[in-house]
Amino acid sequence: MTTRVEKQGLQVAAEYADFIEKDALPGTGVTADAFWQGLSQLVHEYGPESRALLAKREDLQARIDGWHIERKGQEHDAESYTAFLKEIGYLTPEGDDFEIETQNVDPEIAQVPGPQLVVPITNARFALNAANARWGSLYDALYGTDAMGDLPQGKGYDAARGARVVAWGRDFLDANFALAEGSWADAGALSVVDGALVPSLGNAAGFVGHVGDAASPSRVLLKNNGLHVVLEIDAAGNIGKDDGASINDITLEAAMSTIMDCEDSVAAVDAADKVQAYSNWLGLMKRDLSEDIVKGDNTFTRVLNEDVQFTAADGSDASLKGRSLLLVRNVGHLMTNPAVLDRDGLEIGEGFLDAMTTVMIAMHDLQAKVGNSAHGSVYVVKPKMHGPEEVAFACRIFDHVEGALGLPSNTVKIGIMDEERRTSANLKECIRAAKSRVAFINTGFLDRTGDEIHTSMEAGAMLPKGEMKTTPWIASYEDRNVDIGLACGLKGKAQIGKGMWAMPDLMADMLEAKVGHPKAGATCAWVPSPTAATLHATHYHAVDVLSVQDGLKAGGARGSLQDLLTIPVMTGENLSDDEIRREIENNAQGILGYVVRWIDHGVGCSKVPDIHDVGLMEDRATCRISSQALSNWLHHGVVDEAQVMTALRKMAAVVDTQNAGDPSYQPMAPGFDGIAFQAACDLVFKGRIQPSGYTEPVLHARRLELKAAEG
Ligand SMILES: CC(C)(COP(=O)(O)OP(=O)(O)OC[C@H]1O[C@@H](n2cnc3c(N)ncnc32)[C@H](O)[C@@H]1OP(=O)(O)O)[C@@H](O)C(=O)NCCC(=O)NCCS
Ligand SMILES: O=C(O)C[C@H](O)C(=O)O
Ligand SMILES: [Mg+2]
Repeated sequence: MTTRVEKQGLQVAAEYADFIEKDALPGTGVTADAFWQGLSQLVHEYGPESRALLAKREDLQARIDGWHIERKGQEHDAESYTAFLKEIGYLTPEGDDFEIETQNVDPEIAQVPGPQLVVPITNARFALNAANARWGSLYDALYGTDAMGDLPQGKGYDAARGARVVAWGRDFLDANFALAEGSWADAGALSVVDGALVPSLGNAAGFVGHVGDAASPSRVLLKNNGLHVVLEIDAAGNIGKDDGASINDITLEAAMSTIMDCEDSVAAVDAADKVQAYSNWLGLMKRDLSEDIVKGDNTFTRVLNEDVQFTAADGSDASLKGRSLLLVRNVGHLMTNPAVLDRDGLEIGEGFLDAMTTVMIAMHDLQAKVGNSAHGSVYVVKPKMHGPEEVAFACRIFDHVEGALGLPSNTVKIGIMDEERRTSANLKECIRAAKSRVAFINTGFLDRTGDEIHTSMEAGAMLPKGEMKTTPWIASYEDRNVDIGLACGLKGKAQIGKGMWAMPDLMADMLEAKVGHPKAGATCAWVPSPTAATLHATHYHAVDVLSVQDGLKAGGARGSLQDLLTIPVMTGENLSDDEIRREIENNAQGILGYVVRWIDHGVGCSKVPDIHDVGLMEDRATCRISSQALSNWLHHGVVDEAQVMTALRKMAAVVDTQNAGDPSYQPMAPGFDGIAFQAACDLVFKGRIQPSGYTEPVLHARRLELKAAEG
């Protein structure tokens, strides 16, 4: 039973109230009364509108379902479909051209293209690591992964592999910091003479500064496309001792920005979970978060990195940020949370709770001299919004939050995740609705794929999951997002971002594929780990995104609305029984492998092997795809319930085997009666009736059930 205290008409879980009053508020200048009053007003004044917006989602979905049901068996008529979407208000009228007006945006967002890391905020160890991932070792990223084509073998240092790493690094330097003469491969000792690097760079402006003695610096700082690279010089180092220029490592400026995620990568279902998330955010904003870590025989305390001090080329003292620019992802408009009840005893919208709490906590940073945002902004990523009126609603929530906390208007910047179909289809108007706040738009293609299936659930059986990547809607979605962003003047003011690399172990594939993001005009793209951030950073050296954007803007709009609205149903594809079985088993394995950790251990982001044994990053968005895919095939009779249940049971046993090494793991087989297995079944067999096909209602309910059972 949750102990509650009354605060301005709200029934607040004592744990959360204590956290707010004792830990979070002191130092912000905001009184407890002002905070609770602000939250209470937000909840009571905006709650009804929030519920009305959610009801509108359901209403539109019901009409779309009805439209398809009425036309079952008929050929799809794209023209009348579009007219219908306009008539029901799913497609909103498009207004005149405009440019966004967002002010005080930090350079990591507005000016310097680079990787964007995402991390579950509830995991302090990872969160600290992510904040510090502004800088990453290129040598470690190459040596320790399959980036060069193969994984390291054996335990000790492999000198031949080390030599390949060094050669890769030299090629990188030649490509981006060419010497005036010769190759980096033949460079001798480095020094700084009269503000210039010796040996000279072809482009002298690439040299930024050094650390240590000019005649034999310990660090040499270079810069290309706005991103820094540090040559770590150590003639006694393991690598440096055998290196012509004594380069012991190459450090890359990597995660320019990081999203501290309170949404799809965490499992936060009650006050205790929310407090854990918020207290990590508080530690990051106060810069005192720390975590004791044991690695083998090694014990150490991880803290936030300091800034990088150096001597600039002109001889002055200079510094660079040691940490990634931190954004916080709030939850969307759908979920409620029992941490706080309103005056009628109803759970309040979790988005309200996140908005008030995360922005208030960020005030610690706004008061710091050298903090997260040098421009006094708070960056909130707002996911899963449906169309312009929901974006406008989010902006009004932040208007209220700023008023309640005494912050200047538009302190809060928002990242609009373009990850629901109604937002993609009305993107220009969504951006207009946030034109003084928008700091990014970004294609969250994972949720977006789930919504694609759900929205057109009644249109027919969808293509297998893997084939979605090559459909017209997704191509149009990606192109339009960039083109509309550029047309609305985001260049130089806000990010245009692209989606997650969801295969954290496949770094060679990532190096090959993800250069496509900067080439497509994206100023950032999501990576799942610091190592991936370091490797992805090389792409922003290879591609000058800002010039690419100029070219794209001059070329005009590409993807059409018509293509965007093309429904990815199977037409005449004849899948064999074996193909169908593999598809359902693959989806079942992903769902179960993810859900069992979510429900039993409260882990919101996991690496789960697929049926080809490739470890995939699974979060609620990838789970939404798999559950909607299975629900859709069930609904259209591609598979029947018995087949899916057989697959779920078979895969539950596989997942049990995969987790056999974890002593805290509770197997799902052979009973198949645990809460986690039931949650997976709900996601599949009740997936069609979940709001927008989201996974969170089922996951939250089942996790709360498990917590209650455990007492
Ligand atoms: C995908 C994921 C679960 C794989 O986790 P994993 O298998 O435990 O990771 P690995 O064992 O390969 O690596 C663990 C190490 O990498 C670090 N790491 C991995 N992902 C990280 C991240 N996103 N941020 C910071 N550090 C991370 C950990 O801190 C750990 O290092 P440490 O021992 O020094 O602390 C993990 O990378 C993750 O949670 N990523 C977040 C992705 C995300 O937020 N997605 C949701 C939005 S799309
Ligand atoms: O959370 C994620 O998985 C990434 C993003 O929000 C998406 O939906 O693609
Ligand atoms: Mg998403």
